[in-house]
Amino acid sequence: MASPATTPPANRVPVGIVANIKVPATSANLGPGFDSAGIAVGLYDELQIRTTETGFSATIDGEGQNYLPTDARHLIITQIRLRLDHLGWHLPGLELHAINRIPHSRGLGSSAAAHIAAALAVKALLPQDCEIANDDLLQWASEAEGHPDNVAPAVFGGLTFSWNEPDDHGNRYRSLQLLPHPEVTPVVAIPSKPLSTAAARTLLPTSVPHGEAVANASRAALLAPAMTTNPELLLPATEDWLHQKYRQPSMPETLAHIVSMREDGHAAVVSGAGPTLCVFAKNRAEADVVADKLTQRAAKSEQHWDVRILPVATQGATMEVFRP
Ligand SMILES: Nc1ncnc2c1ncn2[C@@H]1O[C@H](COP(=O)(O)OP(=O)(O)O)[C@@H](O)[C@H]1O
Ligand SMILES: N[C@@H](CCOP(=O)(O)O)C(=O)O
Repeated sequence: MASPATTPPANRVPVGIVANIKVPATSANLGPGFDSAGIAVGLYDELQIRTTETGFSATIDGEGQNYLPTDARHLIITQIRLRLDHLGWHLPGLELHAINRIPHSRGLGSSAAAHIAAALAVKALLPQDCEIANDDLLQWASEAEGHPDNVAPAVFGGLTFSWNEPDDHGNRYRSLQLLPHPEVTPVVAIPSKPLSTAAARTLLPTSVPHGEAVANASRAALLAPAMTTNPELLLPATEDWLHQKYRQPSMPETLAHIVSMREDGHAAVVSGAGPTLCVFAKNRAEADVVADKLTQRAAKSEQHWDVRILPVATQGATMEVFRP
């Protein structure tokens, strides 16, 4: 990190910039769309940042308030400083206030939301003529995450399919945004016991049998039509062969609920890397039935499950900036 003494004044972020940022939770994979498909849901982290003369501090309400660092080691502060440094800008100080509603390490994209909050903060702190686009936010946050499937829906809103294309500078992340069918309603069941995404990724095999890859490809191809125009295809469209069964030992209860819900005809999947499960109901009536069934199953569990019907968030992350 460049020191103030060696940084040209023109590249110092001014004191007194304030920005308010709001980022939705996301459910990634949607069954067979591993590391590609994702959807934004109506549950939000909110953040206010203010640039100061000196020092880095965070105050936190909600998720993580008892264990996240409140100094320069806070993930969002770290990411803001790294990106600004990379771009040749010095940030003398920052106060951050976070209202965290997205549960951590449950498979609802909290770390992607934090990386997008950092990327949006960088946009707020740079001069307006830098013209940071949503594609830059997608790129920065996906580089930090290592995969774009949570990042894209949190940036663009709705349903997204993402991929990466190698170019001269490394990997370029791309994404296509689609609007889900208005009746499709996600129902999530969030267990109290967390599972970090990094740990869940260690359970994945380095290769899968060709026949299973073929089966997965045919279902992944169904995801876009099922989610947008033909919700009656949701059950076959959400069958996966790439990740869920490999992660079963780390979340046996989640997989047991999924098997039972799918036997009943509901499109249940692991949300992201789990252990939350998500059912994509064809309409609100099915969502109510699913929520009742999940609540009944949860009552027999040794851990608490938070069952929620969450609307699709058709708009992605937002930011308002006040410059001195
Ligand atoms: N708003 C936040 N502020 C700071 N750190 C966060 C925030 N959200 C997530 N994190 C960090 O990311 C971790 C969760 O990331 P991860 O295991 O990938 O799970 P998730 O599925 O929730 O993204 C948290 O334990 C915390 O270290
Ligand atoms: N494709 C990733 C998605 C991780 O999502 P998260 O919400 O659990 O961070 C994976 O399955 O590892």
